[in-house]
Amino acid sequence: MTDIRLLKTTEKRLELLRQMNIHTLEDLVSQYPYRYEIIEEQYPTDEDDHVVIEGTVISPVKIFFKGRMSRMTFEVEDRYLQHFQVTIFNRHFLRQYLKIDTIVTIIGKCQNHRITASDLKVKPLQEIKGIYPVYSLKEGLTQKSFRQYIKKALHLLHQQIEDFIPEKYLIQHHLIRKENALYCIHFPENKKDIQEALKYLKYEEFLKFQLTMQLIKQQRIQEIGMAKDFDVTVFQNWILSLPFPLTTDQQKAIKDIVEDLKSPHMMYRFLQGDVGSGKTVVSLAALYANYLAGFQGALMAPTEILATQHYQTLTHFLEETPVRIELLTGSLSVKEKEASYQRIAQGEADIIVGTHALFQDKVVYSKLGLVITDEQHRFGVMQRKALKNKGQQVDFLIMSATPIPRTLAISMYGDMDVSTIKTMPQGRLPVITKYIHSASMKPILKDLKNYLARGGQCYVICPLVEESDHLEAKSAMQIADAMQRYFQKQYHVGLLHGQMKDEDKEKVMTGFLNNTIQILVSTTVVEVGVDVKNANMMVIYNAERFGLSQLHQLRGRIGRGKEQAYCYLMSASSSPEAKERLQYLEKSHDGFEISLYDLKLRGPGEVLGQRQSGLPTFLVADVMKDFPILSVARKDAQEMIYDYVQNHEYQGIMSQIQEKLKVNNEYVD
Ligand SMILES: Nc1ncnc2c1ncn2[C@@H]1O[C@H](COP(=O)(O)OP(=O)(O)OP(=O)(O)O)[C@@H](O)[C@H]1O
Repeated sequence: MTDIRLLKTTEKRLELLRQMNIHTLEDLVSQYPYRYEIIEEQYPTDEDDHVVIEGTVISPVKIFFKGRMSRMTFEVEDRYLQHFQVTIFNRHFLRQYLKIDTIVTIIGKCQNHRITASDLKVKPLQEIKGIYPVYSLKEGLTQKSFRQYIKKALHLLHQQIEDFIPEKYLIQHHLIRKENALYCIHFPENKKDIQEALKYLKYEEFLKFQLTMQLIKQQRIQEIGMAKDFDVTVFQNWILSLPFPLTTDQQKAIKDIVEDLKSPHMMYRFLQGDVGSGKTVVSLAALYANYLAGFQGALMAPTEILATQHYQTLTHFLEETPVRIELLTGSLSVKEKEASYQRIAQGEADIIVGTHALFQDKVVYSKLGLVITDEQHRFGVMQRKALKNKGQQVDFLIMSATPIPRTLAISMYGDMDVSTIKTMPQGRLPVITKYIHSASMKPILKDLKNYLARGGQCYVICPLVEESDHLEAKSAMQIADAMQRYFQKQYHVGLLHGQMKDEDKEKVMTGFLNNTIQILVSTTVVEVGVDVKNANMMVIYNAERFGLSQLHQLRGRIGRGKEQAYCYLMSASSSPEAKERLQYLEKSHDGFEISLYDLKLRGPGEVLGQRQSGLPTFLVADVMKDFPILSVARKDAQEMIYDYVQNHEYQGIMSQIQEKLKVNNEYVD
């Protein structure tokens, strides 16, 4: 690594570079432009009024001042003898250079031969023509000086930049060399240079990521876990005692998990399935098998409501077994908590269900063997790690209800095994979804009244207010008030929002579950996992504010039994895109398709909660758009891992990755 002081610039500038996390010349040349400014002759077209025109000044310059601001106008003639009136603001200091017959290049917007220039160069186009990289910089650094630093750095590093990508794959994929790729990304001569550079850099980025993931996976496979042995007959009898036959995918997922538990390797499995596809019962089976093998299991949920619900489900399904289930949440009294800690530490609790409370220092497990987290993107990497570290060689299962295509899942979560539940339990009817162009409930009141009269219950989801729980709660309160006034004493309205105390939330949820509350007005607190079979109508306010996967999740709260369910997506937005997205949900009921559509629209960070989940963010590559490159990199990484014992070149690469892993603990859970 080469120190940036070699740039021989001022300490102030070096400090600015350091603030951008640039400490070495290698860091500097890895700072890629986020866009390019292309200067080439351009005349206005029907679609675009952007122009780059060379012309000769043919009139005297006029300047108008308003305070310190100025407006300068003059006329030019281009090489086709057309005349243009040019206006530019705050460049009066250029006046002295703009004599008649001077050749200038004008960049700006043009309408009816009038150009409002954003830039003006007193040079022929030929001299400034080119592609200019634009970087995201700290204040105090200019694009021009930054480009010069990069040029100098590339010069100083000449012939020292090694190809990370092995020779074999450089040839196979027709990739240019790394040094060349860096030159091309920073100083392209044409668009092809940029393409070639990006091809190299994206592939390199994905290859590093895949190698890292697979190396972690390989290390884990080598790590000796606990081979869990249990009585399969007892387990199978329990499965047969369930009130419904399992779907093929549920059976397959349970089989995967049981095999993992029995193997001497640690389980690290990602279980994904559409909303309502029956993941909970699969996690329950895992916990039961783990119990039969003599270990404690922990099931961690993102909210208290959900933890309580899981606790109830577990208690219900394991009623006939001697399993002791413990609910550990933040709202327990100090005394209750102490008693709970004691039972956990002394092995008097077999399955512990809870929220973040599960991994506090005070909680000591007697023999933890399995950790299951629900909705992985709600938990930070550190939290998951803390829980896993509470036992030795703990098996790990992560459940997600934002399903993504298997191929994408495998490539993204390269270090995990993936089980996917696609089939829905028998007899499920798709939720009839209607987009209603309205800001109020009026158009659906009749449907709602009829439905309630038939004995049903309804969710009303309030507008999403980004980053303001307070406003969100306020709007929920107003809607709940209005609904209660409308229905008087006929039906009971419950209110649920994030600012309420946990015990109050629980009271409302229990009321809804027992049908003492018929209308539940709620913010997205109910988004994940809540299961009330008698509630089969949902109204969502300002539906355009939600992501599609999120709406699908919300809609997944209803239609969980055999009854026909209805979801109304209300939106007063006049944006055609909003309408298109909501209409898409009327047609599509497949969580996989919806997440794919959403991923394309909003990117993986938004949909999968990338930052929180600790997934890497890529510098140049895009998981969705560059998926074909990711697939190729994955295949190559597998091949490299397989071959590296005999291959010196690969050994060097692997030790680089291992080194980095040690330093950053990157991607590790
Ligand atoms: N094979 C099955 N046949 C019939 N009903 C089932 C089956 N599996 C699960 N169920 C029921 O379907 C409902 C939804 O299951 P569950 O809560 O496990 O779904 P989920 O995948 O966890 O959904 P979510 O992502 O919404 O939390 C539950 O009431 C559950 O009892």
